[in-house]
Amino acid sequence: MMQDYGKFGIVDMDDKQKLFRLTKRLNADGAGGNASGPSERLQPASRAARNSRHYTNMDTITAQMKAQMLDGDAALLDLANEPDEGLLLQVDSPHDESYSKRQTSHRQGRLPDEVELPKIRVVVRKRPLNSKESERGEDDAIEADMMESRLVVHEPRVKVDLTKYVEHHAFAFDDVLDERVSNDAVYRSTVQPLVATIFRSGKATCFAYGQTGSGKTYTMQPLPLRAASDIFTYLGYAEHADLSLWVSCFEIYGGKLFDLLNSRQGLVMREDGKGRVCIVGLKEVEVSRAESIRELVAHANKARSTGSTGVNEESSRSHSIMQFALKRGGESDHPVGKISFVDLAGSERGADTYDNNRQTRMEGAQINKSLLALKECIRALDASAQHVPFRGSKLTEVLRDSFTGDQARTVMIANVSPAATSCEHTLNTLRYADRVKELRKDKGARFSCAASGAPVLQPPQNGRAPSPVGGIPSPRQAGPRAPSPSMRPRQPATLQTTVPGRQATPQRGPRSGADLLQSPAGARGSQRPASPRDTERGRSPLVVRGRRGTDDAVKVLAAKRAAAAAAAAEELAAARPTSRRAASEEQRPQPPRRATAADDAPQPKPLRRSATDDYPVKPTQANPKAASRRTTADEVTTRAKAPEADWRPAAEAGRRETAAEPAAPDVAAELNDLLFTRDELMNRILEEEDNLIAAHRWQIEETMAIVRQEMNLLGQIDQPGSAIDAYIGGLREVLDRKASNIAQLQGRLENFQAQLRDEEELSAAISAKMHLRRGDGC
Ligand SMILES: Nc1ncnc2c1ncn2[C@@H]1O[C@H](COP(=O)(O)OP(=O)(O)OP(=O)(O)O)[C@@H](O)[C@H]1O
Repeated sequence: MMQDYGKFGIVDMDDKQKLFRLTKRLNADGAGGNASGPSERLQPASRAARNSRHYTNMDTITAQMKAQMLDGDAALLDLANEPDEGLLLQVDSPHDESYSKRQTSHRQGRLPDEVELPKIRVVVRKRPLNSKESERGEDDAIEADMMESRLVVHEPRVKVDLTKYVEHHAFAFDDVLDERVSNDAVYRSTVQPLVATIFRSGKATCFAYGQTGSGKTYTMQPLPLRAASDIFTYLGYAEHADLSLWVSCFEIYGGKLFDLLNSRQGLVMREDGKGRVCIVGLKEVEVSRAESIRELVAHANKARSTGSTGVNEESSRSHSIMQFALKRGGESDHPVGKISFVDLAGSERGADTYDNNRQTRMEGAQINKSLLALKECIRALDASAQHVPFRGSKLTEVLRDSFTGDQARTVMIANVSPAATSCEHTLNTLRYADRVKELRKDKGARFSCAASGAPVLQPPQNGRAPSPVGGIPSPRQAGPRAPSPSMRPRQPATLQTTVPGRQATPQRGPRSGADLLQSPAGARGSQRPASPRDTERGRSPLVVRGRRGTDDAVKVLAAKRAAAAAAAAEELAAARPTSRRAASEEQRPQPPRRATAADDAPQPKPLRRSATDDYPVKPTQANPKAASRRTTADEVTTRAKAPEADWRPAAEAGRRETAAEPAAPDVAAELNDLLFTRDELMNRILEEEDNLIAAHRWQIEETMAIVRQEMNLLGQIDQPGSAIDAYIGGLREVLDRKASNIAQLQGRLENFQAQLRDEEELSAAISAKMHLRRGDGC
């Protein structure tokens, strides 16, 4: 049997001599070496030794082999010293087949055969400990099993009585790449399978997610270069002679778009008449060789890292997006296919919502919002949902076509740092990645992780993951779903963690802010059985919600807001146009409205501040529907759907504290209420900020129209025999119009400022409560 082994060529599997030479060469190349030292190198062994090695070191060997295979090397090793009697150990690489198919199609000058790719793949990449971490003597807390695509995080914890212990968290993903895997191999495992799809009208997207310093940029930067090399190969085929490649690169920082190939110029996003997203003014560069891409990537990186303040850490607060568009005609043509490389902002940046600086808090809230919206959109894509909540953030809006249509394919690379001190962020990253594909788990096997850290597989129950403790199925487990096609047959698993001395608790994915506000002891002690209402609302039965004692600050702010709203309404009523102004309404440019198929102009939303539009209040027993006051569909999807069970990056990163003393339950509950209210308010502020800016833009256009109207009036009155009455009427109308516009913009501005002040007060109250909760008495 002949087998293609990448750079080692075609090997006759029966040619033992050649296989033996190949094995030696692999060892000589260091490909069979082990990071843990030369004694672990894969040396030809005696028959007796072979058997023991075979069994004791199988995991190491197979992981090494997988690393080799991903690097395009041979997929077999001979562990015997006598070739004729040698034990031939061969592991099929998921990439072998596609590799040889690609080679064949390339020789024939055509795209590889179409294969069905899953809509979403989640791959985890673990980086090595860096020199600083090693110098500090940090432990590597992550055990990555590449063969099984699983990983276990060993999290150091401290009990209330200060005893140390380790908690083990097991996860399974589509692929797990450990610290030995090269960038080339990452490309082969993630983006390469997607490249051909963009020649078939596909929209491919690759995200790098993770905390700052986890390796997102290290992973993401080489991917466009490698993809470009494959794209140019395909562009060389006769059938693609009419296609060309256009590159653009921009970043989203603080909810605004900046062109990274054009001196960080501000950009505006619009929808065209067909509901397609256009980024007005975005520079697109046609490229015809891979080297140009290298230059563009370097240019974009420079622009990103030396942004407006020149502070390098800005890069971790922005999402950068590089897009390759295949076009049939010129720049203005709609792309035939597109691939986007998205280097996301540091996931822990969401915790900046606790910063003292308002600007930083708003940036943190933007990041939080966009990462939540992204997760929801990917989940909707994976579930082939009718409604994709892409309006949840700028990020998801600009990537709209990545989430819609049959041809959308996404790969998310979750980057993790191995350092034990980064465990909390690592777990947040893995939970986020886990949630992205959670819906698939309905059919999965389940494995629990014993204290030793060794995962133990448990059989699936009737093809469904078992229920959480209490026997109440989580809403996501309630109904079986058809499994999406996967790149290789593997059952994703639902996980459970067991630690000695504690009841097993289901790893139900990311914890909510409410969970995190409980001290470990407090949270576990107060678990309650789920009520049917919990299940209805999509609330996890284990979530503990603090309902007692809504903080006074919330009530005071709500009352203040209602009063201010009434005053604002009165002001606006006073500034209401006269009937004459209303009569001429149709002749003027109308205030911008939300873009529709028929109208792609920007449009501020109407002022929300009204007596009936109070801050949303968390649902209570007395008022279970309180949260439904939130208005937009996207808000409901991204925030309110299951606020308790949802994962919130800020909540994870900022609220979890390793306080030795359990917090007083009232403080935790009150803090929870405050956080909820503040999160909702922050969402409105972000929305209102966009509306205010859009209203200001509209106001400028309106002012120009008024100036033109005034010039006409003056032109007419200068004519001999002109009627003074018409002039007076016209002038009055112009003045009314000006006054009304100014009053409207002022009202919006005041509303916005009032919201900012409210947020400031809430943040101060939250900060005080957090200190109280930590027991520092401040
Ligand atoms: N797999 C890896 N192998 C070797 N070094 C790595 C790896 N991943 C990351 N690094 C190194 O770790 C450091 C941080 O990586 P990187 O800048 O990519 O992080 P990041 O997640 O993009 O951070 P930020 O969010 O701040 O942009 C860099 O010095 C990088 O070279």
